[in-house]
Amino acid sequence: MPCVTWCAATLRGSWSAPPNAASHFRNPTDAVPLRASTVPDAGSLLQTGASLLWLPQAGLLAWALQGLLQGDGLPAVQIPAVGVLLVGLARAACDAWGARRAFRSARVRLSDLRAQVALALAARSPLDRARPASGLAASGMAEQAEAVVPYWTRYQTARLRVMVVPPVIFLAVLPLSWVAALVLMVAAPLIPLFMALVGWRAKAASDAQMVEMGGMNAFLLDRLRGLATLRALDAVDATVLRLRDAAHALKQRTMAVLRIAFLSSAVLELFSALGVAMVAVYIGFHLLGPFDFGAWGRRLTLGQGFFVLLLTPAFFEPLRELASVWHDRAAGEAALGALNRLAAQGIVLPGAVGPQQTPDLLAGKPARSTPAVEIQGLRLTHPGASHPVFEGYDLHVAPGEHLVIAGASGAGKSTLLALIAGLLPAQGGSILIDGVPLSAGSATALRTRMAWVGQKPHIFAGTVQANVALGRAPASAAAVVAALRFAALEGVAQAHPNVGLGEGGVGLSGGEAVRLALARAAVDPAVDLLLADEPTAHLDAATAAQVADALLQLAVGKTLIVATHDPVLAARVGRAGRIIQLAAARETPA
Ligand SMILES: Nc1ncnc2c1ncn2[C@@H]1O[C@H](COP(=O)(O)OP(=O)(O)OP(=O)(O)O)[C@@H](O)[C@H]1O
Repeated sequence: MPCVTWCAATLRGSWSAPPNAASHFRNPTDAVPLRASTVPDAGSLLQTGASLLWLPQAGLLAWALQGLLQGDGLPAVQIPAVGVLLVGLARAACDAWGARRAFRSARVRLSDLRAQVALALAARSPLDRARPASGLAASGMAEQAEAVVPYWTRYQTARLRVMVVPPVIFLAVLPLSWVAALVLMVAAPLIPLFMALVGWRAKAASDAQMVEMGGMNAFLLDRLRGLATLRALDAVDATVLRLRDAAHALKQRTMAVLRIAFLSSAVLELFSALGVAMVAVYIGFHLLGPFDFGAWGRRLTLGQGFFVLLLTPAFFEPLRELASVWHDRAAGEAALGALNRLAAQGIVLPGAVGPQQTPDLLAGKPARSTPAVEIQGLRLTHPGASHPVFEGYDLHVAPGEHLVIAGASGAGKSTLLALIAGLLPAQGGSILIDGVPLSAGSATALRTRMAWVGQKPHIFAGTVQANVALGRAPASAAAVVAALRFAALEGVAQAHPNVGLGEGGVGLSGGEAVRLALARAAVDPAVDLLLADEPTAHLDAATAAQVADALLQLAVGKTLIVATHDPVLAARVGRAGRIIQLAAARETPA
């Protein structure tokens, strides 16, 4: 079984359930879309308003030109000049303030999304094989997720501008010249059409790039974790070659995304340049005389023609801006998709979500007793498996009893321990710990009474002190020292409280890591149900004997359930306890 270690302790006390979280055991793998607001942000609205202020500025400039033409002299320029300056200042202020607001709100929304993804990931059972690899999850949440900030701040603002500014300019030009308005109307839809065609390819390329990046991160993390093994097997060169290939593939994907992004800009520049040129040619010839049509039977004044000319580039400006941020949309949507996939539900860790009973859920009881474990009619089939591991399985473990679960590999020993620890939801039957049914509501509280000692305890990057205490309140510095002494670790230089350990236990031997797991169990006086999954596997006889000593000493006055193939450990635990054989989902006397 993969190393499932102390998830209960790490989750305990740090979990606050979202109000809409489900409170029952659940198995499906449906995706729950992340909650992300699609309402235009106030910052985007402000920036769009700033763009519209170009209309009064253009009007004032045209007014000044017309005044000069009519010979009004300097007074004709003074008032418009002051107006242009004031409106320009207001425009710059709105733009800057809006950009700031949009950015801040995007960061808040991204933090909210990340929190949702982190909750969803933490709510999945450690036995869920479909859980995303940690490298993939870390890259999705940390690196790829950043792509949604430009998507919200730049792309969505640009999109809002495209929806508002060109129509307003069109309505301003139409009463002056239907020909100019017609040119704008014909040129404008061609741009989104070609952009959509290019964008469709861009999204596919961006998705592929994200997959490549996530895959490379997962590969890298996996190889870094297994560096010692790679060296031992002399496989470093082969790994370097594979990494080089992965990096090359990523480079090609990135270049494909960039190529498409540049193509979309080129398409847009072409159409907007053609649109501006056609309006300019029409206005020029209209003012000179040859084109005397297109102004609703009138002739445009120089001021009016100038006004139309000033507005035409502004008509295309939002579309050009949209093109320049088009790849932000592809990257942002791909990142949102990746976050949604990370937030997909899998096998739920009982008690990880939903309302929880407090650890003193046994308040109804006069005094807490050493727990009995009562299993009735247990049913479980792993997802995708053709045969059930348990089908109507019953087991009674008396309070304080020491039980060995033996049996062939694959019989379900580890699965049974995981079910008792509430790390996996049962599909039928009941598990009672000290008379309390194990359910989504009680799992967290019940786990406060349990300790899990696996064959490969997970060691976090951090000090020995932090690795033993795991954030639990009773684990004071003195208690940690006592627990390390109990686990016979005080003589190990690498196991002093302030020594830092590497991720995955770099710096500790396998036997020391198991003893550290025993120290974790010993440090918490609330623990009275010990679950040990092959604690002596892969250890030499002397270390296995040390681990067995510590385990038996720790189990005095507690209920102990050990799954093991080790005949020595089984005999020692069984001497004062009981040994059962687990086979084909049946309990048979040894
Ligand atoms: N997370 C999982 N997802 C799907 N199937 C699983 C999972 N864990 C175990 N299994 C399957 O369930 C069955 C029981 O596995 P389990 O690890 O409980 O056996 P075990 O008796 O502990 O074996 P061993 O002694 O080798 O550790 C096996 O057929 C295994 O392939």
